[in-house]
Amino acid sequence: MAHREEKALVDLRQVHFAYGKREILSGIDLTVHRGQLVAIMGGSGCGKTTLLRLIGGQLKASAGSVTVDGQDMGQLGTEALYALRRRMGMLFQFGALFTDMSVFENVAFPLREHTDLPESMLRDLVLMKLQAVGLLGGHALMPSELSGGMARRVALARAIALDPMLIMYDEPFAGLDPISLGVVGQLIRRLNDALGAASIMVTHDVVESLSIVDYVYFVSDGRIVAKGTPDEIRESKDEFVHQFVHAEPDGPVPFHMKAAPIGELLMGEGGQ
Ligand SMILES: Nc1ncnc2c1ncn2[C@@H]1O[C@H](COP(=O)(O)OP(=O)(O)OP(=O)(O)O)[C@@H](O)[C@H]1O
Repeated sequence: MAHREEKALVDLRQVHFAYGKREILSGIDLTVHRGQLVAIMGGSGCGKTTLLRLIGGQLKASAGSVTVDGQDMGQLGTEALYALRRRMGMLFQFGALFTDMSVFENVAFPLREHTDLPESMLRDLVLMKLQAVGLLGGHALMPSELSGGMARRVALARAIALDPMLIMYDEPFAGLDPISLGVVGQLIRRLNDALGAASIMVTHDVVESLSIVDYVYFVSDGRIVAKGTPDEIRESKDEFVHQFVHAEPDGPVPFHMKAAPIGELLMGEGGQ
């Protein structure tokens, strides 16, 4: 593929990160090219959101490098960092809307914050974004009047308001019914392609993701334990991947949290 020859838009090399003394990421290598939609999957608490925050520049790696559009996130001054972050769209977990603002104002918010566009141009841009997510007709509604799926689509429109080069989604499917989930998945793909952007999506939804993404990274114990195209992932014999793809409750990701054998604990409690 031609884009493999290009410089990556996002490039993580041997990234380490710790909250205090607790190491969360222990040498992550991850690459995203322009045009790609990439999923990051892994067990709960394995550091997926932390990875997005490192790429977004909200956190700094303790070792290794995070490069976005050729710029080393660890070396940027505050202004350069803000300038770069303006070119990233983010949809955080549950993508909460401002409840006291209309749909229109929610999407207009980043444009009002970051640009001095005249009102007429701002209006056109907001309406175009709402059209892109199929909610032009809902521009005057308040968030409380929206279904969960519609609210997520408004959050998508808001995330792309500034035409980002990179869009990051943290569990974009959480809490959605199967139909809305499919709609949001297709939108994520279409918006990425229409903007000529790259997108990174943290998700637990293997089935939906494999139908829309170009590449998947699996994270466990702070490392990338598997990666591949959807076809490679579906055919993978890797135990970890198998557990995820087939939604098996136990496997390399254990059902039980580490503990002493229950016999010992019960005996202790019983005081025998
Ligand atoms: N600000 C923080 N301070 C200390 N520890 C944190 C902080 N934020 C997250 N953690 C811990 O770091 C680990 C990784 O968190 P992170 O949110 O990146 O995981 P995740 O893979 O996105 O999880 P989930 O899928 O459950 O959302 C977790 O164990 C979490 O408890």
